[in-house]
Amino acid sequence: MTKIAIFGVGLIGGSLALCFKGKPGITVVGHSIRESSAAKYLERGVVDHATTSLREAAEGADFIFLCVPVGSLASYVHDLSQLDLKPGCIITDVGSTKASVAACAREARFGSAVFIGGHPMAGSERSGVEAASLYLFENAFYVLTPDPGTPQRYVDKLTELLAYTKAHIVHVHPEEHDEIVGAISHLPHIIAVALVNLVRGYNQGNSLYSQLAAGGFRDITRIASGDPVVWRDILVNNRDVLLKLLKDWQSGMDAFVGMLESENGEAVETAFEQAGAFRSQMPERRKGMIHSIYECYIDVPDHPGIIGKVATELGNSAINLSNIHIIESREDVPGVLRLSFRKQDDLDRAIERLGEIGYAVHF
Ligand SMILES: NC(=O)c1ccc[n+]([C@@H]2O[C@H](COP(=O)([O-])OP(=O)(O)OC[C@H]3O[C@@H](n4cnc5c(N)ncnc54)[C@H](O)[C@@H]3O)[C@@H](O)[C@H]2O)c1
Ligand SMILES: O=C(O)C(=O)C[C@]1(C(=O)O)C=C[C@@H](O)C=C1
Repeated sequence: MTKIAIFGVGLIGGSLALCFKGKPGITVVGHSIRESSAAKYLERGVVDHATTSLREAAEGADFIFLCVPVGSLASYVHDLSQLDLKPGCIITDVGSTKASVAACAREARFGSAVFIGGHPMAGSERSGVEAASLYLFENAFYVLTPDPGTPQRYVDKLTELLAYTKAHIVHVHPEEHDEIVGAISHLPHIIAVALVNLVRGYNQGNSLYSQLAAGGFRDITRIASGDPVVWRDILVNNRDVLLKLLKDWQSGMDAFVGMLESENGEAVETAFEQAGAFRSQMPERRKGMIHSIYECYIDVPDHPGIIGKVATELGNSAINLSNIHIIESREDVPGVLRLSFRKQDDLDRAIERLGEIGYAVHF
């Protein structure tokens, strides 16, 4: 039996547990510091066993996944180094920053166990085991940050196990990881929170702000609902990178101030053109549970029952729809429905079928 111990069975730990549980020869043990959480892991069927004992979870494990907030990783690395781990055990983490945990693991003595840092580039603004999903990592990138001295066979063994997540494994140096992920994940979270709090302030004087907030505001601020402790730990941990990025961000904002002060419409237009061109050539490979799965959009007349009609049509063709969302619905314009699917094949067949029956499909 391959024993996988998961410390912190929340959104990420729970999603990993779901990927591994029930696979041939695998048993998954979940660890929580709280009795009630351990009981919940079992109740929800996410793990085979659950315990509050670090020793019980770790001993005899072939793989240990640390899925707790970044600020708690160092103490787990230390505590694990005090145990008699199974020879050849692979310890990995899923923390959103990689340099500090790599440094800390380099200092620790794990006997013949090894540490390989990891970070799945998938997630959501939701948290806890309730938000875990078997599909979370499918098609996403999963970063590994092995030390140059780590024997390849361990990296291969972890990579082989992670195949159950259906993610694409990439190797990145820990410091490089923190710089890049600072820009494409941590900074956007700061911007989203600052923007929501700005509007929250305005809204105290006039509740029309929140009432009128539509798709644009929601799209750019979804991530502001992330778990406060998880994000506190990430931002504090990646402080140096973020301070530099925030300076660059401020320069970008100053540039917009300059464009507007000088009424330089041409510069504004260029900024949108450049951003749009860059964004459209980015690989659309993101995966999530509700968002950015495999999506297409269809123009629909704004009349009652249209959602049911489209859903029935897809159902009749055995096409699995995972989400349906009205983006615009006013009397004088056609509405747009966003249709999400979990598989490329479902999306392809939906595009074909909806096109056949006369819908304008965009993807
Ligand atoms: N949320 C995301 O989108 C995302 C994506 C990739 C990686 N990560 C990383 O994954 C890790 C877990 O994040 P999550 O989103 O699954 O959070 P979560 O809140 O859903 O899960 C965290 C788990 O850790 C436990 N926990 C919290 N504080 C703890 C402590 N002090 N000691 C022991 N256990 C504790 C919680 O009970 C929970 O089981 C973090 O390191 C985060 O940086 C998050
Ligand atoms: O999709 C989201 O909601 C996320 O916040 C996921 C996200 C990201 O910023 O892209 C968040 C943290 C991670 O460590 C990796 C992915």
